Amino acid sequence: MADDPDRGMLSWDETVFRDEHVFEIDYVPETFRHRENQLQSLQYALRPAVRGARPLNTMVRGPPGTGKTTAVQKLFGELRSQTDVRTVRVNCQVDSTRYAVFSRLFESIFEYEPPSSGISFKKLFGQITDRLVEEDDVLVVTLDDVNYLFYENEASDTLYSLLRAHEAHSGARIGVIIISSDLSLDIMDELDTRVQSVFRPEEVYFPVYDTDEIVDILRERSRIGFHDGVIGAPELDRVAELTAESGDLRVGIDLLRRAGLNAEMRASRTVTLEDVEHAYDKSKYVHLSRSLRGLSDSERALVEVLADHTGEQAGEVFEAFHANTGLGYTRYSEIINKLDQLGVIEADYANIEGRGRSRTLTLSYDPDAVLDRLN
Ligand SMILES: Nc1ncnc2c1ncn2[C@@H]1O[C@H](COP(=O)(O)OP(=O)(O)OP(=O)(O)O)[C@@H](O)[C@H]1O
Repeated sequence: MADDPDRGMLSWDETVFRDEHVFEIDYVPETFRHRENQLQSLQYALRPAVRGARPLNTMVRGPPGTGKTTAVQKLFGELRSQTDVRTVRVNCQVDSTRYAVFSRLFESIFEYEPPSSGISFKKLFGQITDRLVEEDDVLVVTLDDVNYLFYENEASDTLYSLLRAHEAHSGARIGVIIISSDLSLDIMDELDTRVQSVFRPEEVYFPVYDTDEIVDILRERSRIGFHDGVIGAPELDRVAELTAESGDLRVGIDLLRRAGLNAEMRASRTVTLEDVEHAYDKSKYVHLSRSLRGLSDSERALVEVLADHTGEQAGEVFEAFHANTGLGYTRYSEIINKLDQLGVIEADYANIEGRGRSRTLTLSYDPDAVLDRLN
């Protein structure tokens, strides 16, 4: 069917996409290449669970968008379909306290939510471990984006409870995989000594993909997501090049989708370099969008204030923040630290004449782009 230049749009049943869903965030790819070593290490750690023993605890680290979550999801999928091992993945960006993490485990094991009227943590914990013992089940828990538990000061308590489950309830077998993409966070160092003494995880590192690997992965994604001939080699190379700038594969996947939508907007069935460049104006912010999504109201309020006060000193920013929210300096400092760790802002010490050293707070992104995504 030819493009219809008069209409300026593809008709409803014409599309560049064979399956648009493969460009969405929650899609688990069929083919998962270039992570053989990491998969092997994870498999080694999980293997005892298949034999009914406690698996080795594992710490997975690497920059954003390097396949950490996908690797674990793939192995968990295999365990679920081929063995009796119970697996639960908790997204700590959403469930960022010990209680919330255990509520999620409860929900997964009992297939209904724990009573919302609030039962004590001890009771919640006891019910989970009792059930595991009763059913003779091994449980593997993935704490994905575990860095959020650290930002909320909940990491040590959460891990301690999970790691000591077999002592609190004899016969309970739980293994833990933690995943962090915050490379500036020294996980072992930040844990309480009581946790350090029982937590000796296997370590698995996910480096960024190089450009060839990115091309290879995105070519496969395009093959199943687009109709034949929609995207050519030069366009794909450009997508890979732009993706390699951050190393986050999500940028590339988002770019493919948006470039496809741009082609459709032009009533064309092929993606051009312009479609890609134009898409990048939005796709380069996927990481920002993701960071902002997990923020609480007061954290968002501070980001909003900073959009107007970027580059100013911490004291001045506080005045505006306090005027908007009524919150005090302690909470303010905590939020600054979290936003700094997330890479949303940069907090730098500078020498200010006559006032000694003071912190200046700068948004890491264009303020308009931040406001757009915040609203
Ligand atoms: N080797 C690969 N093959 C195919 N797709 C991949 C591969 N690695 C990553 N992806 C895709 O890239 C996206 C990001 O991957 P994933 O969520 O696993 O990264 P991550 O390292 O867990 O990121 P974060 O630390 O930010 O949570 C996903 O959509 C995933 O499908």
